[in-house]
Amino acid sequence: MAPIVSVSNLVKIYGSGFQALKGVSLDIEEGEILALLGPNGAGKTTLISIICGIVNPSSGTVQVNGHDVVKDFRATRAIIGLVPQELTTDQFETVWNTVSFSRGLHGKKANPAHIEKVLRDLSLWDKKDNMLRELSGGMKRRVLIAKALSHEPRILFLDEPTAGVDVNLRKDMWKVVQTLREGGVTIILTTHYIEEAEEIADRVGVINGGEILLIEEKSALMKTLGRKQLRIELAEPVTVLPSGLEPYHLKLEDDGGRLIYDYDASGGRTGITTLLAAIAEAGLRIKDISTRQSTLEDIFVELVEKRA
Ligand SMILES: Nc1ncnc2c1ncn2[C@@H]1O[C@H](COP(=O)(O)OP(=O)(O)OP(=O)(O)O)[C@@H](O)[C@H]1O
Repeated sequence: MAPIVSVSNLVKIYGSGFQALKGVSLDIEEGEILALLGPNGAGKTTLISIICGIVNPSSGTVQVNGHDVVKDFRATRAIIGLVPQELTTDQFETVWNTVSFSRGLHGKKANPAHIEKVLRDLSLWDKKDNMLRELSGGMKRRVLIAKALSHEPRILFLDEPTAGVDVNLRKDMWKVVQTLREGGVTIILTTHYIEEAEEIADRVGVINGGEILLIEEKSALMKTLGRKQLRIELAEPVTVLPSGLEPYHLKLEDDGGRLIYDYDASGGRTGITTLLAAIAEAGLRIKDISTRQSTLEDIFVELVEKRA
């Protein structure tokens, strides 16, 4: 199946001469949830803005559903919903009008039943006649989402959707995302919250300094880069490791009170049994043992720091 979004060799140099994207290529499959992770200034918003046709690329191409985003702007924009970081619409307009108008802007016929459903799903129904300026920050974020969904997009971009929002909104948002996904909508979100990506994404892309460092199925990523750690607390601290423990490449922590052993949990042989025997042989007494699974956050930090 052809990808619904195909980005090829995208370069963006802003007027200031700053190169925000340095040749980004990526394909997005219909129906997937892709999380783009990256530190501030990585180029995430620039990438999304180009795909949505808001910013022009310096070179490279983007196809959405087989159409070029620059040449066929109307066709591509019609099937995209974008939830930007900030609200820029008229503060004196009502919620209902803002969301309905947004549908019209995308060339769709009025459909009050759909607008009502979107507002109800986002707990905005009782605010439909309020002006935007009367809403709290969280409610305004809900309006942004409602606007993006007003024209029933096939692809939804969420730019930092949960930055600074409360738990209720976050929950509502993920409920909406799950429902959309069940309806076949492709979802791309940028986030700083790695746990979020870990929870809901099918694929994770890491972007830094205008380059995609990695893009992979989340489960494969966790498997290939995910490591487990055995943490062994000793009854009495040691200053140097006994020579019998050298083959295990242990790290000493906590002033010699803790041994750290990194191992691959996906392999059949972890080496734990022989390590424990070697520790006993060396005459060390164990006080406690625990394991720790590396998280997507560890993987992310390692990747970004390696390139820094
Ligand atoms: N209009 C512009 N003119 C010049 N430089 C810009 C412009 N817009 C963005 N940049 C720069 O391009 C880089 C990438 O910005 P972008 O907003 O795409 O990053 P981001 O990954 O979305 O970051 P954040 O997580 O902070 O939103 C930044 O260094 C930013 O300062």
